[in-house]
Amino acid sequence: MFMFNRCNNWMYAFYVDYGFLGLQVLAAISSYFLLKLLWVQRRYGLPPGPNGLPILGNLHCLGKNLHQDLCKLSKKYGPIMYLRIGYVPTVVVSSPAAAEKFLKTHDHVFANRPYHQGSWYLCYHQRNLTFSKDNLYWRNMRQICSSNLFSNRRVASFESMRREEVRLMIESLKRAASNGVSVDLSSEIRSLSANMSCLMIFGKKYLDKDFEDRRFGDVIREALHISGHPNFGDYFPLLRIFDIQRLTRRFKEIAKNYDDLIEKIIVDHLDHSQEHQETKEDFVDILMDSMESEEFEFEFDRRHLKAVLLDMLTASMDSTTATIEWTISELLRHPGIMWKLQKEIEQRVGMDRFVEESDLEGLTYLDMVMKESMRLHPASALTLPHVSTEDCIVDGHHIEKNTQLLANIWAIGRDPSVWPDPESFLPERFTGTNVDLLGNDFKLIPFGSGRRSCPGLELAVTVVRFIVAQLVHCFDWELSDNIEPSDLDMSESFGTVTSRAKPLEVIPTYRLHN
Ligand code: HEM
Repeated sequence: MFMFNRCNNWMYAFYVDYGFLGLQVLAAISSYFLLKLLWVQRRYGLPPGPNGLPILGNLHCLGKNLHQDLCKLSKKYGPIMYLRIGYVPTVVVSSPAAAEKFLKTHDHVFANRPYHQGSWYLCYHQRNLTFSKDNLYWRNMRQICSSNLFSNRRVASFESMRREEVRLMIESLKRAASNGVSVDLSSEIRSLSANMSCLMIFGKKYLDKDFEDRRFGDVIREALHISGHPNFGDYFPLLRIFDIQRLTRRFKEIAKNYDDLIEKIIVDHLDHSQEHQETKEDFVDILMDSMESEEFEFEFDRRHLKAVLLDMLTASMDSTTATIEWTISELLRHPGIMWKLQKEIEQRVGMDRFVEESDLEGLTYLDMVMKESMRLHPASALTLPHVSTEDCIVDGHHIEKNTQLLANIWAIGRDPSVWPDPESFLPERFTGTNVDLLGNDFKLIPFGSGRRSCPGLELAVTVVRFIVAQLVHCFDWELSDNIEPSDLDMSESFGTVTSRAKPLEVIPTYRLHN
């Protein structure tokens, strides 16, 4: 009451001094600030979403497993949801139909990437493919990578390297099997994947003496870890100068270390270029050839080369590791499915030799197992952030320029309106369907879809199918510590790659005749 009277008196005095127009202006200004204060900031036509707090926006609704929290919110606010993460207006899509509208119908508007502090420092001012803006450079570099690095011919050219590396892992597991000891399968798969990626990209193993002495493994591990770390600087631009998480300093240090190492690798390649052509070409050779040989209408120099090489490494290592780990975990939890898959491979390969990549063609049950595993456990639970280049209307909602878009791949794979019994692992659900992994059917998009979809899909699918087939064919598996299959902990650890929160500890038994 007291407030009301004071307020009325104050308004009366203002009316006497400035008249009715002044009162109207005052009312307009106060309403503006009041609306801002209450965060009823939502312009008419924006998608529904939770109200946010001043400054933080909706950060308080989000925990460490962002994909799960966004999925829960989407159950309340719908498959096209608007929220603000710090200062970043964000639209999250969580159903196949919604994803199709943004990643297909309006793909051209959402093909851009936002500023990303990690990529800014580590990847030569976002000169990588992953976080490059939608510009002439990105379009051409994608084309160069697709035709030179990820073509079927190129993927096949690394087959013997993959065979050799997988055999080394099988040998190591076989030794553990003969001693009857438990192994950390997560770590075995991680090393294998790191070695394969490094051999393909740089022509050296992850732990080569050369690399090890020069702390290459550490630099890559740190780059991977820190680039996936949630960074307030990406959501509160004003905080960047204070560097409260001390990330900027780390970014700069890692960038410097990476630059020293990659320069050495490039110089090595230049010194041995003749030798390399006679042996196997790696990604450094291929991209250097492209850089030197062609007259481009866009900038393509050493900074772009070094940024794209780091990109390839970070994009490939953890994503393939996580996918293999999740698949083996699901097979361990479902011994009947494991048995059925072993029988399919046995029928094709027998028990006297290892699986070859050429055997994979026609292993239809393996295909179904992989799809089902990537439906429930997409390595990228959310797409990387896209950003709109102009205002647009999607499904009747007004989306402003510079709005961030995240597609919740994890939620789409568990959407009960398109997947009956979505939480169960049932590879047979794919029998007789033509749902593939290519991003044509928005029910299943572990590699994204549209212009920003994963260019490494063919390579990734080849690698994960080959390794899963080999592990399943060569060994029977048992969980360590007498854990029952149904009790296996399947907790997730969200990041750029969403992997198992706990390593997979298992006891292998070798099952081939020789
Ligand atoms: C199972 C393994 C993999 C999965 C699940 C996966 C998934 C994805 C996803 C979801 C995206 C983001 C799509 C978007 O933002 O809309 C992406 C982007 C990308 N991936 Fe993969 N990926 C895998 C392996 C690889 C491999 C092996 C490479 C290369 C060696 C690679 C290179 C890239 C690159 C360069 C981009 C950025 C593309 C761009 O922005 O233009 N990925 N991937």
